[in-house]
Amino acid sequence: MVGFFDSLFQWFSGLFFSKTAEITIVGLQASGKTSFVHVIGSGQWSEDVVPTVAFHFRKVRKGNVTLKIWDLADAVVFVVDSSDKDKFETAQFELHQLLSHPTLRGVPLLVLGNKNDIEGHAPVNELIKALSVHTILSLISTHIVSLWRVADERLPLQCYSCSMKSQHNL
Ligand SMILES: Nc1nc2c(ncn2[C@@H]2O[C@H](COP(=O)(O)OP(=O)(O)OP(=O)(O)O)[C@@H](O)[C@H]2O)c(=O)[nH]1
Ligand SMILES: [Mg+2]
Repeated sequence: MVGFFDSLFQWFSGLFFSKTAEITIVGLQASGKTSFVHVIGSGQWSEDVVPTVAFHFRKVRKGNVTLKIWDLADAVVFVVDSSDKDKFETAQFELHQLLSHPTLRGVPLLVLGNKNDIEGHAPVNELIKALSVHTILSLISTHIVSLWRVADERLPLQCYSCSMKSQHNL
């Protein structure tokens, strides 16, 4: 567990140095987004997690008008249930839809293939193929891609197989 989160931390630090980062966690239902937040926040796995029905956004009141503004994230974490292969096609569609949005240009992406404690899960190479991760780089800005060419540790795109539950490969 320590190794994985150290790596994640180093990856994020490499991108942002000591800045405070706004991270958006996305993924299909029940892929493990809330578990990821819990584990990375407290280091503790808990079975006791209920489906998320709310989300965070910024609300600004201007006179009589209330604006609901989504913060542009510094990075996107896309969580996939790597044991639920039936949902890979939908996950691929949603991921590509998300990244083709102009406001996400230049935003680094971390893909987590969660639940690798479950037998029959897709290993990371299968996941990369199923999600067409290789085509994603073309959706990321030239600036970030050039960073990627210069220094491997600044990859704008990382894909890991992991488990919040067993903390295998962490
Ligand atoms: N076996 C296993 N189960 C996991 C893992 N991570 C999460 N789960 C379980 O998967 C279910 C969904 O986890 P959540 O963290 O609620 O997933 P979510 O993406 O936040 O779900 P929504 O908020 O409904 O979109 C829960 O029953 C978790 O206990 C894992 O690594 N392994
Ligand atoms: Mg949730």
